Amino acid sequence: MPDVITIDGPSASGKSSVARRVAAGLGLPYVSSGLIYRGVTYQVGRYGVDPQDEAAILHLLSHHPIQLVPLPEGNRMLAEGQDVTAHMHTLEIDQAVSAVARHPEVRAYVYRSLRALQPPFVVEGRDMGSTVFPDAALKFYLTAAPEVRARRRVGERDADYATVLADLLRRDAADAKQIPPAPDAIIIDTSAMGLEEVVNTILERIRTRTP
Ligand SMILES: Nc1ncnc2c1ncn2[C@@H]1O[C@H](COP(=O)(O)OP(=O)(O)O)[C@@H](O)[C@H]1O
Ligand SMILES: Nc1ccn([C@@H]2O[C@H](COP(=O)(O)OP(=O)(O)O)[C@@H](O)[C@H]2O)c(=O)n1
Repeated sequence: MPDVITIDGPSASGKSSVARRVAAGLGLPYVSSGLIYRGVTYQVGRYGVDPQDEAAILHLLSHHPIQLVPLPEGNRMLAEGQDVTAHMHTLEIDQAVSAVARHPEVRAYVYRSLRALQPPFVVEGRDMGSTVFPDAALKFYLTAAPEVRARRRVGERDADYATVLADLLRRDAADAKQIPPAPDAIIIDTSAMGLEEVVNTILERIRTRTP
């Protein structure tokens, strides 16, 4: 069993849902890197820090820490010990997170958090296979047409389809630097695949891989 399995892809490509199920199928924890960026963004908004001010964001985190808690049923985000997971997946955080996540020192903070976790685990995000865990034995990259992804996401946000599609396209562009797949990633277009089909495809690839 590989130490780290990475599942990357753009917004609403299915990373979290697939990673959670793949990890459960393998009896491993699953880790959401995006939730850490969302947690940072939540604290930035809560304390009124300028999202353009990288030093101020790092100073904030040193005094008002966040912590990702990977659990089989889903990751929890703690801010100063309080569970704030319920506040992570909102249009407001969607609209602010890319500006926070683009700072090199914020990314380094997240990378340190992820690399401190004890393998084995399944980890999902944008650049897990390309940057954070380049030596991961198995890397997957999920894609889907923007319209398909927006249709999936619209049920999860208090916004209409047009708003969700526009924000998804904006975020794809804003995340462009970290979005490209690792050269050795197995790319899966999930546009015409059901969730269970994607999960089974990945589990099959893992189970039949040459040691
Ligand atoms: N292949 C799929 N077919 C149908 N729905 C899917 C598929 N993959 C994910 N979903 C659903 O789309 C929504 C967004 O998926 P999610 O895993 O949150 O994406 P991401 O983590 O990439 O943003 C969720 O409601 C999820 O259940
Ligand atoms: N590995 C990652 C994961 C997320 N992110 C940033 O964090 C944001 C939220 O990531 P997410 O995975 O929670 O978002 P969704 O793909 O679920 O919509 C992304 O839009 C990126 O700006 C990143 O830069 N690198």
